[in-house]
Amino acid sequence: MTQPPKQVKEEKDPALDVSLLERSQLRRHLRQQRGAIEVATKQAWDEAIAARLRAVLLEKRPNHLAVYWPIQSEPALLPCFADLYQQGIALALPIVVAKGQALKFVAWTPGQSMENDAYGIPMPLERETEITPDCILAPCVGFNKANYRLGYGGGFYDRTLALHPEVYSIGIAYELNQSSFALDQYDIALDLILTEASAYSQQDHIESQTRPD
Ligand SMILES: Nc1nc2c(c(=O)[nH]1)N(C=O)[C@@H](CNc1ccc(C(=O)N[C@@H](CCC(=O)O)C(=O)O)cc1)CN2
Ligand SMILES: Nc1ncnc2c1ncn2[C@@H]1O[C@H](COP(=O)(O)OP(=O)(O)OP(=O)(O)O)[C@@H](O)[C@H]1O
Repeated sequence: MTQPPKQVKEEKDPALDVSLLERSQLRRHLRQQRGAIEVATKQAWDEAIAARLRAVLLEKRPNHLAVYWPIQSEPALLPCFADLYQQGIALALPIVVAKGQALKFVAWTPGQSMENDAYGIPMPLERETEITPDCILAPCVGFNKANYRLGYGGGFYDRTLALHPEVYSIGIAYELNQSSFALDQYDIALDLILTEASAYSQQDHIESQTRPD
């Protein structure tokens, strides 16, 4: 007897139901998908994210904005960061202190001399000035409809946000990184997630949950 085809909702590859994957498999899948974006498409998406981010931050005007140096086909926003710096927003980059610890942040001026950390991520050569950011950009491997984030699995951003609950957190992702996954007890929802197509606000989510209709 022939089986009817398995129904897989909103999934491009019918052999793979993302909602059933473990977090580690899901990370691999999402990283692969992100790595397969065509160069010209990625550039256009990065520009769209940059435009959204610029508008949000010039309105919000954080005192110290923690950015990131793009790795592994994360949205590449270095020109946007340089522009924000020109507009008077002080920047910082994350530093991995050790596995199992929160990130620390050091002041960063675009164009400053850099060296690679243990993961091969560029960090400022001069790391004397430690910063406590009031706004943190967190690149996402995945994110879900309630603004929870999936990263590379080190727990670095979750530990950092747990330590600084007052910080305004902005996830940066592509639409194709939206997914569903089981939450970990330490996962912290981000205040805002920006993609090339949308801005997802945690506040909207809370309000829509509490609205009577
Ligand atoms: N651009 C960027 N910078 C960042 C982060 C990030 O997510 N993106 N981080 C966010 O936390 C911290 C670095 N954390 C990272 C943790 C793991 C891997 C990584 O590629 N791990 C390998 C395994 C390496 C190993 O086990 O030794 C992998 O997953 O394949 C990269 C960055 C701080 N800086
Ligand atoms: N505040 C915390 N205290 C203790 N353990 C934590 C904390 N936050 C995360 N962890 C643990 O760290 C591990 C990795 O967490 P998780 O899977 O959320 O990483 P991630 O968000 O994908 O990674 P990253 O933020 O580094 O990109 C998990 O075992 C998680 O329980």
